[in-house]
Amino acid sequence: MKLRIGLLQMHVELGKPDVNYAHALELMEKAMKHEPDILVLPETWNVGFFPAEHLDELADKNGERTQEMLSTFAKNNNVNIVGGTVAAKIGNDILNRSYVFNREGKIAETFDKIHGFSLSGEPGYFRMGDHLAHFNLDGVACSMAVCYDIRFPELIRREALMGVDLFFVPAAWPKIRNTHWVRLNQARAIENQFYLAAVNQAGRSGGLEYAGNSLLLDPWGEEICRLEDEEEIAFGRIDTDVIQEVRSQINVFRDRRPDIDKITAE
Ligand SMILES: NC(=O)CCC(=O)C(=O)O
Repeated sequence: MKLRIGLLQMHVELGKPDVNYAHALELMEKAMKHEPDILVLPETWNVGFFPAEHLDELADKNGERTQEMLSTFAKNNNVNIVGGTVAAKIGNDILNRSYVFNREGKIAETFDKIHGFSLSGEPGYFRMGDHLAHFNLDGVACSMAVCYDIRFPELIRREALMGVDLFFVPAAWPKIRNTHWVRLNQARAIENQFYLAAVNQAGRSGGLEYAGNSLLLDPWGEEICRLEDEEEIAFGRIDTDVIQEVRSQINVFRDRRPDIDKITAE
């Protein structure tokens, strides 16, 4: 299967959902001129990462606004959307939540960021997720993690073991740790031998400079495309036959030792 992926590296205004919903729509419309099969947005694109004091009032109630916008766009434009994440208020909790829609505008996955970024106080404001992501877009097995989650290879490996060909990483990753951002994404792609589409915020938001550097990596960890640090859209093509070629050369999924958990130092 060959698919064209659009990485929407967006500048997000902290605490201004009306501006951000309109802007995301504008970028999605612009991207459609390039006939993508999948569009990918960054982390917390509705409110920024994150307006702590006003989060409760700004978070999308039941994720309704986000779902309505993404579902309608997906259906009207016949495109899959990995909707980055939004701050969504579900009951009394705020979640850092991703909604994924297929070409029919039907929900393909709902995934909540698993690891709270304690340096920014995230666990004090968000309820973190407790299930893995596994979904299918145009017949391709997909999974995802959100930003800080990529520092936890044990999470990504568990998802990869479900059988994943294409992995998504929406993020709001600051420029100051850009080296970590690029290398961690490369490592996750190399060790799990899947395509990886990582989409970051760009520009200055709430006093922080975001790294951009959104990337599409192949199962060798090579760059298919990579953006710089400004708001921009990039497109890259994946071909799932390449995954089988890579895994037939170095087959880590066959050669791994699941019994490693039981081996001790004694
Ligand atoms: N939004 C985030 O999770 C930020 C993560 C980050 O900056 C880091 O892991 O470093």
